[in-house]
Amino acid sequence: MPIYIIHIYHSIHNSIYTSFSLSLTYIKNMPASKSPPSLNHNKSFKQAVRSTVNFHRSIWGDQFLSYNERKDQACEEQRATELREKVRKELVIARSIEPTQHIKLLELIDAVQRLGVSYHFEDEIEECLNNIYLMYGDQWIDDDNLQSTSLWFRLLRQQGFNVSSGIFYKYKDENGHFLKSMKDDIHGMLSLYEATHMRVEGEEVLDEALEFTRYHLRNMIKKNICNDVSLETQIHQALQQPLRKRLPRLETLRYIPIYQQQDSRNDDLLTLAKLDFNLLQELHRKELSQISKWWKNFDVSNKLPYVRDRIVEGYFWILAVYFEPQHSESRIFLMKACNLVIILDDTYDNYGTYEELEIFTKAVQKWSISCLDMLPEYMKPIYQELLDVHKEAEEFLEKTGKTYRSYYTKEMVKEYTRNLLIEAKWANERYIPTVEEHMSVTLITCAYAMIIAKCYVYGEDSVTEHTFEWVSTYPPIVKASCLILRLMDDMATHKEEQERNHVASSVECYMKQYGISEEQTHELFTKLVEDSWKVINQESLRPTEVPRPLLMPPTNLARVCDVLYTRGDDYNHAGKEMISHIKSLLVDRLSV
Ligand SMILES: CC(C)=CCC/C(C)=C/CC/C(C)=C/COP(=O)(O)OP(=O)(O)O
Repeated sequence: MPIYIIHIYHSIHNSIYTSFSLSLTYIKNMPASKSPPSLNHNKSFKQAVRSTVNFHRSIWGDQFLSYNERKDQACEEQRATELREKVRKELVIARSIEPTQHIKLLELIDAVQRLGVSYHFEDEIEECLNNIYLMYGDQWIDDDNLQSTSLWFRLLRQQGFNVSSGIFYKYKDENGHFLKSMKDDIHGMLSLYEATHMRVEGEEVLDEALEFTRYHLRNMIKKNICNDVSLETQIHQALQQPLRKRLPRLETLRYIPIYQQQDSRNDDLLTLAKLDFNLLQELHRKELSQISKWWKNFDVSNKLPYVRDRIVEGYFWILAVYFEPQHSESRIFLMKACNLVIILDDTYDNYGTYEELEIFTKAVQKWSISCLDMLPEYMKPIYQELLDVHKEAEEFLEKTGKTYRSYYTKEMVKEYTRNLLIEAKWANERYIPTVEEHMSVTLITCAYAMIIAKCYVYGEDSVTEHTFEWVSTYPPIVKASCLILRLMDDMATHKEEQERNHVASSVECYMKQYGISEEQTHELFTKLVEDSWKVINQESLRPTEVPRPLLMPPTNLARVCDVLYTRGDDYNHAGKEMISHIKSLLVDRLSV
Protein backbone atom coordinates (compact mmCIF):
# COMPACT_ATOMS: atom_id res chain seq x y z
CA MET A 1 0.00 0.00 0.00
CA PRO A 2 1.52 3.40 -0.96
CA ILE A 3 2.66 5.49 2.01
CA TYR A 4 0.18 8.36 1.49
CA ILE A 5 -2.70 5.86 1.51
CA ILE A 6 -1.38 4.52 4.80
CA HIS A 7 -1.53 8.06 6.25
CA ILE A 8 -5.11 8.46 5.12
CA TYR A 9 -5.88 5.05 6.53
CA HIS A 10 -4.63 6.01 10.00
CA SER A 11 -6.58 9.25 10.10
CA ILE A 12 -9.72 7.46 8.87
CA HIS A 13 -9.34 4.66 11.37
CA ASN A 14 -9.15 7.14 14.25
CA SER A 15 -11.94 9.33 12.96
CA ILE A 16 -14.38 6.45 12.65
CA TYR A 17 -13.86 5.34 16.19
CA THR A 18 -13.78 8.75 17.87
CA SER A 19 -16.32 10.75 15.86
CA PHE A 20 -18.81 7.92 15.95
CA SER A 21 -19.07 7.84 19.70
CA LEU A 22 -19.42 11.64 19.79
CA SER A 23 -22.21 11.58 17.30
CA LEU A 24 -24.12 9.00 19.28
CA THR A 25 -24.26 11.45 22.16
CA TYR A 26 -25.50 14.06 19.76
CA ILE A 27 -28.13 11.76 18.32
CA LYS A 28 -29.32 10.75 21.76
CA ASN A 29 -29.92 14.43 22.51
CA MET A 30 -31.83 15.15 19.35
CA PRO A 31 -35.23 16.77 19.95
CA ALA A 32 -36.99 13.89 18.23
CA SER A 33 -36.01 11.55 21.02
CA LYS A 34 -37.63 13.83 23.61
CA SER A 35 -41.13 14.87 22.81
CA PRO A 36 -41.96 14.83 19.10
CA PRO A 37 -44.02 17.73 17.81
CA SER A 38 -47.69 17.14 17.17
CA LEU A 39 -48.59 15.27 13.98
CA ASN A 40 -51.74 17.26 13.66
CA HIS A 41 -51.37 18.74 10.21
CA ASN A 42 -53.65 17.54 7.55
CA LYS A 43 -51.78 17.79 4.26
CA SER A 44 -52.43 16.12 0.97
CA PHE A 45 -49.71 13.72 -0.14
CA LYS A 46 -51.18 13.08 -3.57
CA GLN A 47 -48.98 15.17 -5.85
CA ALA A 48 -45.70 14.00 -4.42
CA VAL A 49 -42.82 13.55 -6.84
CA ARG A 50 -41.17 10.25 -6.02
CA SER A 51 -38.10 8.41 -7.14
CA THR A 52 -38.88 4.79 -7.76
CA VAL A 53 -36.57 1.89 -8.42
CA ASN A 54 -37.72 -1.22 -10.15
CA PHE A 55 -36.19 -4.06 -8.21
CA HIS A 56 -36.60 -7.35 -10.03
CA ARG A 57 -39.16 -9.79 -8.64
CA SER A 58 -38.18 -12.61 -6.36
CA ILE A 59 -36.40 -15.29 -8.36
CA TRP A 60 -37.89 -17.97 -6.07
CA GLY A 61 -41.59 -17.40 -6.78
CA ASP A 62 -43.79 -19.28 -4.32
CA GLN A 63 -41.62 -22.37 -4.05
CA PHE A 64 -41.10 -22.05 -0.28
CA LEU A 65 -44.68 -21.06 0.53
CA SER A 66 -45.95 -24.51 1.48
CA TYR A 67 -44.29 -27.13 3.62
CA ASN A 68 -45.20 -30.79 4.13
CA GLU A 69 -43.57 -32.70 6.94
CA ARG A 70 -41.67 -35.85 5.89
CA LYS A 71 -43.05 -39.19 7.02
CA ASP A 72 -39.72 -40.66 8.14
CA GLN A 73 -38.87 -37.67 10.33
CA ALA A 74 -39.41 -39.40 13.70
CA CYS A 75 -37.29 -42.36 12.68
CA GLU A 76 -34.42 -40.10 11.59
CA GLU A 77 -34.65 -38.16 14.83
CA GLN A 78 -34.37 -41.39 16.81
CA ARG A 79 -31.27 -42.46 14.88
CA ALA A 80 -29.67 -39.04 15.31
CA THR A 81 -30.26 -39.20 19.07
CA GLU A 82 -28.48 -42.56 19.30
CA LEU A 83 -25.52 -41.35 17.27
CA ARG A 84 -25.32 -38.16 19.30
CA GLU A 85 -24.89 -40.19 22.48
CA LYS A 86 -22.17 -42.31 20.86
CA VAL A 87 -20.21 -39.21 19.81
CA ARG A 88 -20.71 -37.71 23.27
CA LYS A 89 -19.15 -40.83 24.80
CA GLU A 90 -16.13 -40.47 22.49
CA LEU A 91 -15.65 -36.90 23.66
CA VAL A 92 -16.01 -37.89 27.31
CA ILE A 93 -13.48 -40.73 26.93
CA ALA A 94 -11.14 -38.42 25.02
CA ARG A 95 -11.02 -36.09 28.02
CA SER A 96 -8.91 -38.53 29.97
CA ILE A 97 -6.56 -39.78 27.24
CA GLU A 98 -2.79 -39.58 27.43
CA PRO A 99 -1.29 -36.15 26.70
CA THR A 100 0.48 -37.71 23.67
CA GLN A 101 -2.98 -38.26 22.23
CA HIS A 102 -4.11 -34.69 22.73
CA ILE A 103 -3.56 -33.86 19.10
CA LYS A 104 -6.13 -36.56 18.24
CA LEU A 105 -8.57 -34.89 20.59
CA LEU A 106 -8.06 -31.52 18.88
CA GLU A 107 -8.64 -33.16 15.50
CA LEU A 108 -11.87 -34.70 16.75
CA ILE A 109 -13.10 -31.36 18.11
CA ASP A 110 -12.17 -29.63 14.86
CA ALA A 111 -14.16 -32.21 12.89
CA VAL A 112 -17.18 -31.92 15.24
CA GLN A 113 -17.16 -28.14 14.81
CA ARG A 114 -16.66 -28.12 11.06
CA LEU A 115 -19.35 -30.74 10.57
CA GLY A 116 -21.84 -28.38 12.23
CA VAL A 117 -22.82 -30.54 15.21
CA SER A 118 -20.78 -28.90 17.99
CA TYR A 119 -23.92 -27.21 19.33
CA HIS A 120 -24.86 -30.63 20.78
CA PHE A 121 -21.58 -30.91 22.68
CA GLU A 122 -20.81 -27.40 23.93
CA ASP A 123 -20.12 -28.50 27.52
CA GLU A 124 -17.89 -31.43 26.53
CA ILE A 125 -15.87 -29.30 24.10
CA GLU A 126 -15.48 -26.52 26.65
CA GLU A 127 -14.21 -29.00 29.23
CA CYS A 128 -11.71 -30.62 26.83
CA LEU A 129 -10.27 -27.31 25.62
CA ASN A 130 -10.19 -25.83 29.10
CA ASN A 131 -8.19 -28.87 30.27
CA ILE A 132 -5.76 -28.42 27.40
CA TYR A 133 -5.43 -24.72 28.18
CA LEU A 134 -4.78 -25.44 31.88
CA MET A 135 -2.31 -28.20 31.08
CA TYR A 136 -0.16 -26.42 28.47
CA GLY A 137 -0.80 -22.69 28.81
CA ASP A 138 1.15 -21.07 25.97
CA GLN A 139 3.55 -24.03 25.54
CA TRP A 140 1.91 -26.50 23.22
CA ILE A 141 3.44 -29.96 23.56
CA ASP A 142 3.96 -30.55 19.84
CA ASP A 143 5.45 -27.21 18.85
CA ASP A 144 7.84 -28.72 16.29
CA ASN A 145 4.83 -29.69 14.25
CA LEU A 146 3.44 -26.71 12.33
CA GLN A 147 0.11 -28.33 11.54
CA SER A 148 -0.65 -29.36 15.09
CA THR A 149 0.63 -26.09 16.61
CA SER A 150 -1.55 -24.06 14.26
CA LEU A 151 -4.57 -26.24 14.97
CA TRP A 152 -4.02 -25.94 18.75
CA PHE A 153 -3.69 -22.15 18.44
CA ARG A 154 -6.80 -21.77 16.26
CA LEU A 155 -9.07 -24.02 18.36
CA LEU A 156 -8.06 -22.37 21.64
CA ARG A 157 -8.47 -18.87 20.25
CA GLN A 158 -11.85 -19.84 18.74
CA GLN A 159 -12.88 -20.92 22.22
CA GLY A 160 -11.76 -17.56 23.66
CA PHE A 161 -8.50 -18.71 25.31
CA ASN A 162 -5.85 -16.05 24.77
CA VAL A 163 -2.91 -18.34 23.94
CA SER A 164 0.17 -16.43 22.82
CA SER A 165 1.11 -16.15 19.16
CA GLY A 166 4.74 -16.00 20.32
CA ILE A 167 4.96 -19.73 19.62
CA PHE A 168 5.18 -18.96 15.89
CA TYR A 169 8.53 -17.14 16.26
CA LYS A 170 9.95 -20.64 16.51
CA TYR A 171 9.30 -20.93 12.77
CA LYS A 172 11.54 -17.97 11.92
CA ASP A 173 15.28 -17.96 11.26
CA GLU A 174 17.84 -15.60 12.85
CA ASN A 175 17.07 -12.97 10.17
CA GLY A 176 13.41 -12.93 11.07
CA HIS A 177 12.30 -14.82 7.94
CA PHE A 178 10.01 -17.80 8.03
CA LEU A 179 11.92 -21.05 7.55
CA LYS A 180 12.23 -22.11 3.92
CA SER A 181 11.47 -25.72 4.88
CA MET A 182 7.90 -24.68 5.82
CA LYS A 183 6.99 -24.39 2.15
CA ASP A 184 7.22 -28.16 1.73
CA ASP A 185 4.78 -28.78 4.59
CA ILE A 186 1.52 -28.17 2.71
CA HIS A 187 -0.78 -29.33 5.53
CA GLY A 188 1.15 -27.20 7.99
CA MET A 189 0.97 -24.14 5.73
CA LEU A 190 -2.80 -24.51 5.30
CA SER A 191 -3.27 -24.98 9.03
CA LEU A 192 -1.15 -21.88 9.78
CA TYR A 193 -3.03 -19.84 7.17
CA GLU A 194 -6.34 -20.65 8.91
CA ALA A 195 -4.84 -19.90 12.35
CA THR A 196 -3.63 -16.43 11.29
CA HIS A 197 -7.24 -15.32 10.86
CA MET A 198 -7.65 -15.43 14.65
CA ARG A 199 -5.08 -12.62 15.01
CA VAL A 200 -5.63 -9.39 16.89
CA GLU A 201 -4.13 -5.90 16.45
CA GLY A 202 -0.37 -5.85 16.95
CA GLU A 203 0.33 -9.53 16.29
CA GLU A 204 2.91 -8.91 13.60
CA VAL A 205 4.12 -12.47 13.51
CA LEU A 206 0.64 -13.53 12.40
CA ASP A 207 0.29 -10.67 9.90
CA GLU A 208 3.55 -11.85 8.34
CA ALA A 209 2.53 -15.50 8.55
CA LEU A 210 -0.66 -14.66 6.67
CA GLU A 211 1.31 -12.95 3.88
CA PHE A 212 3.79 -15.83 3.76
CA THR A 213 1.26 -18.66 3.71
CA ARG A 214 -1.08 -16.88 1.29
CA TYR A 215 1.77 -16.28 -1.15
CA HIS A 216 3.06 -19.85 -1.06
CA LEU A 217 -0.37 -21.51 -1.06
CA ARG A 218 -1.29 -19.45 -4.14
CA ASN A 219 1.95 -20.55 -5.76
CA MET A 220 1.22 -24.20 -4.99
CA ILE A 221 -2.09 -23.90 -6.81
CA LYS A 222 -0.60 -21.93 -9.72
CA LYS A 223 2.27 -24.33 -10.23
CA ASN A 224 0.22 -27.45 -9.63
CA ILE A 225 2.66 -28.55 -6.92
CA CYS A 226 0.07 -30.32 -4.80
CA ASN A 227 -0.68 -33.84 -6.06
CA ASP A 228 -3.52 -34.49 -3.64
CA VAL A 229 -6.78 -33.35 -5.29
CA SER A 230 -8.71 -33.05 -2.03
CA LEU A 231 -5.95 -30.97 -0.43
CA GLU A 232 -5.72 -28.78 -3.51
CA THR A 233 -9.47 -28.11 -3.33
CA GLN A 234 -9.17 -27.23 0.36
CA ILE A 235 -6.36 -24.76 -0.37
CA HIS A 236 -8.36 -23.20 -3.18
CA GLN A 237 -11.43 -22.80 -0.93
CA ALA A 238 -9.37 -21.46 1.98
CA LEU A 239 -7.79 -18.82 -0.24
CA GLN A 240 -11.25 -17.78 -1.40
CA GLN A 241 -12.56 -17.58 2.14
CA PRO A 242 -10.77 -18.55 5.37
CA LEU A 243 -12.56 -20.70 7.91
CA ARG A 244 -12.97 -17.72 10.30
CA LYS A 245 -15.23 -15.96 7.79
CA ARG A 246 -17.23 -18.99 6.66
CA LEU A 247 -20.85 -19.54 7.60
CA PRO A 248 -21.19 -22.66 9.76
CA ARG A 249 -23.97 -24.27 7.65
CA LEU A 250 -22.02 -23.80 4.42
CA GLU A 251 -18.87 -25.12 6.07
CA THR A 252 -20.76 -28.29 7.03
CA LEU A 253 -21.63 -28.91 3.40
CA ARG A 254 -18.10 -28.17 2.24
CA TYR A 255 -16.44 -30.30 4.89
CA ILE A 256 -18.60 -33.46 4.74
CA PRO A 257 -17.07 -34.74 1.45
CA ILE A 258 -13.56 -33.91 2.71
CA TYR A 259 -14.05 -35.69 6.02
CA GLN A 260 -15.64 -38.65 4.26
CA GLN A 261 -12.38 -39.29 2.42
CA GLN A 262 -10.22 -39.32 5.53
CA ASP A 263 -9.04 -42.76 6.71
CA SER A 264 -9.15 -41.54 10.31
CA ARG A 265 -12.80 -40.45 10.08
CA ASN A 266 -15.32 -41.34 12.74
CA ASP A 267 -18.28 -42.88 10.89
CA ASP A 268 -20.78 -42.23 13.69
CA LEU A 269 -19.85 -38.57 13.63
CA LEU A 270 -20.09 -38.42 9.84
CA THR A 271 -23.55 -40.01 9.77
CA LEU A 272 -24.72 -37.79 12.62
CA ALA A 273 -23.57 -34.72 10.69
CA LYS A 274 -25.57 -35.73 7.60
CA LEU A 275 -28.70 -36.66 9.54
CA ASP A 276 -28.54 -33.52 11.63
CA PHE A 277 -28.10 -31.41 8.52
CA ASN A 278 -31.24 -32.89 6.96
CA LEU A 279 -33.29 -32.61 10.15
CA LEU A 280 -32.38 -28.96 10.57
CA GLN A 281 -33.12 -28.33 6.92
CA GLU A 282 -36.68 -29.54 7.52
CA LEU A 283 -37.09 -27.11 10.41
CA HIS A 284 -35.67 -24.28 8.31
CA ARG A 285 -38.04 -25.03 5.42
CA LYS A 286 -40.97 -25.03 7.82
CA GLU A 287 -39.94 -21.63 9.17
CA LEU A 288 -39.42 -20.20 5.70
CA SER A 289 -42.90 -21.36 4.74
CA GLN A 290 -44.36 -19.69 7.85
CA ILE A 291 -42.58 -16.44 7.11
CA SER A 292 -43.48 -16.52 3.40
CA LYS A 293 -47.16 -16.78 4.43
CA TRP A 294 -46.74 -13.80 6.76
CA TRP A 295 -45.22 -11.77 3.89
CA LYS A 296 -48.03 -12.81 1.51
CA ASN A 297 -50.70 -11.94 4.08
CA PHE A 298 -49.10 -8.59 4.64
CA ASP A 299 -49.63 -8.23 0.86
CA VAL A 300 -46.47 -6.22 0.33
CA SER A 301 -46.48 -6.70 -3.45
CA ASN A 302 -49.80 -4.84 -3.76
CA LYS A 303 -49.69 -2.45 -0.84
CA LEU A 304 -46.04 -1.48 -1.21
CA PRO A 305 -45.00 -2.40 -4.77
CA TYR A 306 -41.78 -0.36 -4.51
CA VAL A 307 -40.39 -2.69 -1.82
CA ARG A 308 -37.92 -5.47 -2.64
CA ASP A 309 -39.19 -9.01 -2.22
CA ARG A 310 -36.12 -10.82 -0.93
CA ILE A 311 -37.70 -13.13 1.63
CA VAL A 312 -35.56 -16.13 0.65
CA GLU A 313 -32.28 -14.20 0.51
CA GLY A 314 -33.28 -12.59 3.82
CA TYR A 315 -33.84 -16.00 5.37
CA PHE A 316 -30.34 -17.00 4.22
CA TRP A 317 -29.08 -13.91 6.08
CA ILE A 318 -30.89 -14.81 9.29
CA LEU A 319 -29.90 -18.47 9.04
CA ALA A 320 -26.32 -17.24 8.97
CA VAL A 321 -26.84 -15.61 12.37
CA TYR A 322 -28.48 -18.57 14.08
CA PHE A 323 -29.11 -22.01 12.59
CA GLU A 324 -29.66 -24.07 15.75
CA PRO A 325 -33.14 -25.40 16.65
CA GLN A 326 -33.32 -23.52 19.96
CA HIS A 327 -33.27 -20.23 18.03
CA SER A 328 -36.35 -20.98 15.96
CA GLU A 329 -38.52 -18.31 17.65
CA SER A 330 -35.70 -15.79 17.27
CA ARG A 331 -35.45 -16.52 13.55
CA ILE A 332 -39.17 -15.93 13.02
CA PHE A 333 -39.06 -12.66 14.97
CA LEU A 334 -35.85 -11.56 13.22
CA MET A 335 -37.32 -12.32 9.80
CA LYS A 336 -40.36 -10.15 10.49
CA ALA A 337 -38.34 -7.36 12.10
CA CYS A 338 -35.60 -7.38 9.42
CA ASN A 339 -38.03 -7.41 6.52
CA LEU A 340 -39.64 -4.40 8.11
CA VAL A 341 -36.16 -2.86 8.07
CA ILE A 342 -35.99 -3.53 4.34
CA ILE A 343 -39.43 -1.91 3.92
CA LEU A 344 -38.25 1.11 5.91
CA ASP A 345 -34.98 1.25 3.96
CA ASP A 346 -36.82 1.28 0.62
CA THR A 347 -39.33 3.83 1.90
CA TYR A 348 -36.69 6.26 3.18
CA ASP A 349 -34.08 5.64 0.45
CA ASN A 350 -36.45 5.53 -2.41
CA TYR A 351 -40.19 6.04 -2.37
CA GLY A 352 -41.10 8.42 0.47
CA THR A 353 -40.98 12.20 0.10
CA TYR A 354 -39.04 14.08 2.75
CA GLU A 355 -42.26 15.54 4.14
CA GLU A 356 -43.84 12.09 4.53
CA LEU A 357 -40.70 10.68 6.07
CA GLU A 358 -40.57 13.43 8.67
CA ILE A 359 -44.11 12.60 9.73
CA PHE A 360 -43.42 8.89 9.77
CA THR A 361 -40.27 9.41 11.86
CA LYS A 362 -42.20 11.46 14.40
CA ALA A 363 -44.86 8.78 14.58
CA VAL A 364 -42.22 6.16 15.28
CA GLN A 365 -40.83 8.28 18.13
CA LYS A 366 -44.35 8.34 19.64
CA TRP A 367 -44.89 4.61 19.09
CA SER A 368 -48.63 4.77 19.42
CA ILE A 369 -51.43 3.46 17.25
CA SER A 370 -53.09 6.85 17.68
CA CYS A 371 -50.54 8.21 15.14
CA LEU A 372 -51.93 6.01 12.37
CA ASP A 373 -54.49 8.53 11.11
CA MET A 374 -51.87 11.16 10.54
CA LEU A 375 -49.87 9.05 8.11
CA PRO A 376 -50.19 8.92 4.34
CA GLU A 377 -52.32 5.96 3.32
CA TYR A 378 -49.48 3.77 1.99
CA MET A 379 -47.48 4.20 5.21
CA LYS A 380 -50.28 2.99 7.48
CA PRO A 381 -49.73 -0.76 6.99
CA ILE A 382 -45.98 -0.30 7.57
CA TYR A 383 -46.60 1.51 10.85
CA GLN A 384 -49.27 -0.95 11.92
CA GLU A 385 -47.05 -3.97 11.21
CA LEU A 386 -44.07 -2.37 12.96
CA LEU A 387 -46.15 -1.97 16.10
CA ASP A 388 -47.74 -5.41 15.79
CA VAL A 389 -44.47 -7.31 15.36
CA HIS A 390 -43.00 -5.64 18.43
CA LYS A 391 -46.26 -6.10 20.39
CA GLU A 392 -46.16 -9.83 19.68
CA ALA A 393 -42.64 -10.03 21.12
CA GLU A 394 -43.68 -7.88 24.06
CA GLU A 395 -46.57 -10.19 24.92
CA PHE A 396 -44.15 -13.11 24.99
CA LEU A 397 -41.74 -11.15 27.19
CA GLU A 398 -44.47 -10.09 29.61
CA LYS A 399 -45.02 -13.72 30.57
CA THR A 400 -41.43 -14.00 31.74
CA GLY A 401 -40.99 -10.52 33.23
CA LYS A 402 -38.48 -9.43 30.59
CA THR A 403 -40.23 -6.43 29.08
CA TYR A 404 -37.05 -4.34 29.43
CA ARG A 405 -35.94 -6.16 26.26
CA SER A 406 -38.67 -4.64 24.17
CA TYR A 407 -37.97 -1.17 25.61
CA TYR A 408 -34.39 -1.26 24.25
CA THR A 409 -35.30 -2.70 20.86
CA LYS A 410 -38.01 -0.08 20.34
CA GLU A 411 -35.56 2.70 21.29
CA MET A 412 -33.15 1.35 18.69
CA VAL A 413 -35.86 1.37 16.01
CA LYS A 414 -36.56 5.00 16.90
CA GLU A 415 -32.85 5.83 16.63
CA TYR A 416 -32.71 3.98 13.30
CA THR A 417 -35.55 6.00 11.73
CA ARG A 418 -34.14 9.30 12.99
CA ASN A 419 -30.92 8.52 11.19
CA LEU A 420 -32.67 7.31 8.05
CA LEU A 421 -34.29 10.72 8.01
CA ILE A 422 -30.90 12.44 8.12
CA GLU A 423 -29.83 10.33 5.14
CA ALA A 424 -33.03 11.28 3.30
CA LYS A 425 -32.27 14.95 3.98
CA TRP A 426 -28.75 14.59 2.59
CA ALA A 427 -30.08 12.81 -0.48
CA ASN A 428 -32.73 15.48 -0.98
CA GLU A 429 -30.20 18.28 -0.75
CA ARG A 430 -27.64 16.31 -2.75
CA TYR A 431 -25.25 16.92 0.10
CA ILE A 432 -22.08 14.85 0.27
CA PRO A 433 -21.29 14.52 3.97
CA THR A 434 -17.82 14.31 5.43
CA VAL A 435 -16.56 10.83 6.23
CA GLU A 436 -17.14 11.52 9.93
CA GLU A 437 -20.72 12.73 9.39
CA HIS A 438 -21.42 9.82 7.08
CA MET A 439 -20.11 7.17 9.46
CA SER A 440 -21.94 8.66 12.45
CA VAL A 441 -25.22 8.14 10.64
CA THR A 442 -24.70 5.16 8.35
CA LEU A 443 -23.21 2.89 10.99
CA ILE A 444 -26.65 3.23 12.58
CA THR A 445 -28.66 2.94 9.36
CA CYS A 446 -26.80 -0.22 8.37
CA ALA A 447 -29.14 -1.62 11.06
CA TYR A 448 -26.75 -4.24 12.42
CA ALA A 449 -26.68 -2.93 16.01
CA MET A 450 -30.48 -2.92 16.10
CA ILE A 451 -30.57 -6.41 14.59
CA ILE A 452 -28.02 -7.68 17.13
CA ALA A 453 -30.26 -6.33 19.93
CA LYS A 454 -33.18 -8.16 18.35
CA CYS A 455 -31.16 -11.38 18.32
CA TYR A 456 -31.32 -11.27 22.13
CA VAL A 457 -35.05 -10.63 22.51
CA TYR A 458 -35.95 -14.32 22.63
CA GLY A 459 -32.66 -15.23 24.33
CA GLU A 460 -32.32 -17.30 27.47
CA ASP A 461 -31.44 -16.08 30.97
CA SER A 462 -27.83 -15.34 30.00
CA VAL A 463 -29.35 -12.27 28.32
CA THR A 464 -29.85 -9.51 30.89
CA GLU A 465 -30.60 -5.81 30.90
CA HIS A 466 -26.83 -5.25 30.80
CA THR A 467 -26.73 -7.06 27.43
CA PHE A 468 -29.11 -4.47 25.95
CA GLU A 469 -27.28 -1.55 27.57
CA TRP A 470 -24.07 -2.98 26.12
CA VAL A 471 -25.34 -3.40 22.56
CA SER A 472 -27.10 -0.03 22.45
CA THR A 473 -23.83 1.79 23.19
CA TYR A 474 -22.14 0.26 20.12
CA PRO A 475 -19.28 -1.61 21.85
CA PRO A 476 -16.23 -2.41 19.66
CA ILE A 477 -17.44 -5.81 18.41
CA VAL A 478 -20.81 -4.36 17.41
CA LYS A 479 -19.18 -1.36 15.76
CA ALA A 480 -16.76 -3.65 13.90
CA SER A 481 -19.63 -5.73 12.56
CA CYS A 482 -21.50 -2.55 11.49
CA LEU A 483 -18.40 -1.21 9.77
CA ILE A 484 -17.84 -4.46 7.87
CA LEU A 485 -21.42 -4.33 6.55
CA ARG A 486 -21.29 -0.61 5.73
CA LEU A 487 -18.01 -0.83 3.80
CA MET A 488 -18.62 -4.12 2.03
CA ASP A 489 -22.21 -3.23 1.13
CA ASP A 490 -21.14 0.17 -0.22
CA MET A 491 -18.24 -1.29 -2.22
CA ALA A 492 -20.71 -3.68 -3.85
CA THR A 493 -23.72 -1.40 -4.33
CA HIS A 494 -22.59 2.21 -4.61
CA LYS A 495 -22.50 2.32 -8.43
CA GLU A 496 -26.06 1.07 -8.78
CA GLU A 497 -27.27 3.29 -5.93
CA GLN A 498 -25.73 6.43 -7.39
CA GLU A 499 -27.73 5.93 -10.58
CA ARG A 500 -30.79 6.86 -8.53
CA ASN A 501 -31.21 9.63 -5.99
CA HIS A 502 -29.58 7.63 -3.18
CA VAL A 503 -27.55 9.29 -0.43
CA ALA A 504 -23.81 9.43 -1.22
CA SER A 505 -22.23 6.18 -0.12
CA SER A 506 -19.10 5.89 2.01
CA VAL A 507 -17.15 5.31 -1.24
CA GLU A 508 -18.14 8.74 -2.65
CA CYS A 509 -17.47 10.45 0.70
CA TYR A 510 -13.97 8.98 1.05
CA MET A 511 -13.08 9.73 -2.56
CA LYS A 512 -14.18 13.35 -2.21
CA GLN A 513 -12.65 14.02 1.19
CA TYR A 514 -9.26 12.46 0.52
CA GLY A 515 -9.05 13.03 -3.23
CA ILE A 516 -8.39 9.38 -3.93
CA SER A 517 -9.54 7.10 -6.74
CA GLU A 518 -12.21 4.44 -6.44
CA GLU A 519 -9.55 1.75 -6.62
CA GLN A 520 -7.59 3.31 -3.76
CA THR A 521 -10.80 3.63 -1.75
CA HIS A 522 -11.44 -0.09 -2.21
CA GLU A 523 -7.90 -0.83 -1.07
CA LEU A 524 -8.47 1.24 2.07
CA PHE A 525 -11.83 -0.34 2.77
CA THR A 526 -10.35 -3.82 2.43
CA LYS A 527 -7.80 -2.91 5.09
CA LEU A 528 -10.46 -1.40 7.36
CA VAL A 529 -12.52 -4.59 7.01
CA GLU A 530 -9.49 -6.73 7.93
CA ASP A 531 -8.87 -4.53 10.98
CA SER A 532 -12.48 -4.87 12.03
CA TRP A 533 -11.99 -8.64 12.02
CA LYS A 534 -9.06 -8.16 14.40
CA VAL A 535 -11.41 -6.23 16.69
CA ILE A 536 -13.95 -9.07 16.55
CA ASN A 537 -11.17 -11.53 17.43
CA GLN A 538 -9.92 -9.37 20.30
CA GLU A 539 -13.38 -8.87 21.78
CA SER A 540 -14.05 -12.62 21.63
CA LEU A 541 -11.15 -13.42 23.95
CA ARG A 542 -11.84 -14.12 27.62
CA PRO A 543 -12.81 -12.31 29.78
CA THR A 544 -15.60 -11.01 27.54
CA GLU A 545 -18.00 -8.20 28.32
CA VAL A 546 -21.06 -10.40 27.83
CA PRO A 547 -21.30 -14.22 27.87
CA ARG A 548 -19.44 -15.62 24.85
CA PRO A 549 -22.48 -17.15 23.08
CA LEU A 550 -23.93 -13.62 22.83
CA LEU A 551 -20.99 -12.64 20.64
CA MET A 552 -22.11 -15.01 17.90
CA PRO A 553 -24.68 -12.63 16.32
CA PRO A 554 -22.17 -9.80 15.66
CA THR A 555 -19.58 -12.35 14.48
CA ASN A 556 -21.96 -14.21 12.18
CA LEU A 557 -23.40 -10.96 10.84
CA ALA A 558 -19.86 -9.97 9.85
CA ARG A 559 -19.36 -13.38 8.23
CA VAL A 560 -22.48 -13.13 6.11
CA CYS A 561 -21.15 -9.91 4.52
CA ASP A 562 -18.22 -11.89 3.22
CA VAL A 563 -20.62 -14.24 1.47
CA LEU A 564 -23.14 -11.66 0.25
CA TYR A 565 -20.91 -8.78 -0.83
CA THR A 566 -17.63 -10.27 -2.08
CA ARG A 567 -18.81 -11.06 -5.61
CA GLY A 568 -21.24 -8.15 -5.94
CA ASP A 569 -24.61 -7.66 -4.27
CA ASP A 570 -25.90 -11.17 -3.70
CA TYR A 571 -28.76 -10.00 -1.51
CA ASN A 572 -30.48 -7.91 -4.16
CA HIS A 573 -29.25 -9.85 -7.19
CA ALA A 574 -28.44 -13.40 -6.17
CA GLY A 575 -25.74 -14.74 -8.49
CA LYS A 576 -24.98 -18.34 -9.46
CA GLU A 577 -23.04 -19.11 -6.29
CA MET A 578 -25.66 -17.59 -3.98
CA ILE A 579 -28.46 -19.51 -5.72
CA SER A 580 -26.45 -22.67 -5.27
CA HIS A 581 -25.93 -21.88 -1.54
CA ILE A 582 -29.66 -21.37 -1.02
CA LYS A 583 -30.54 -24.58 -2.86
CA SER A 584 -28.02 -26.60 -0.94
CA LEU A 585 -29.21 -25.21 2.41
CA LEU A 586 -32.94 -25.29 1.78
CA VAL A 587 -33.76 -27.66 -1.08
CA ASP A 588 -31.28 -30.51 -1.60
CA ARG A 589 -31.13 -33.22 1.04
CA LEU A 590 -27.92 -35.05 1.84
CA SER A 591 -27.96 -38.77 1.18
CA VAL A 592 -27.10 -40.59 4.39
C1 LIG B 1 -34.14 -10.88 6.85
C2 LIG B 1 -33.46 -9.76 6.24
C3 LIG B 1 -34.20 -8.94 5.29
C4 LIG B 1 -32.20 -9.52 6.56
C5 LIG B 1 -31.49 -8.36 6.11
C6 LIG B 1 -30.63 -7.86 7.21
C7 LIG B 1 -30.71 -6.38 7.18
C8 LIG B 1 -32.01 -5.74 7.52
C9 LIG B 1 -29.64 -5.65 6.91
C10 LIG B 1 -29.68 -4.20 6.96
C11 LIG B 1 -28.88 -3.51 5.90
C12 LIG B 1 -29.55 -3.47 4.59
C13 LIG B 1 -30.86 -2.79 4.54
C14 LIG B 1 -28.93 -4.06 3.56
C15 LIG B 1 -29.42 -4.18 2.19
O1 LIG B 1 -29.93 -3.02 1.62
P1 LIG B 1 -29.12 -1.79 0.97
O2 LIG B 1 -27.85 -2.23 0.32
O3 LIG B 1 -30.08 -1.01 0.13
O4 LIG B 1 -28.76 -0.99 2.28
P2 LIG B 1 -28.34 0.54 2.39
O5 LIG B 1 -29.52 1.33 1.88
O6 LIG B 1 -28.13 0.75 3.87
O7 LIG B 1 -27.11 0.71 1.56
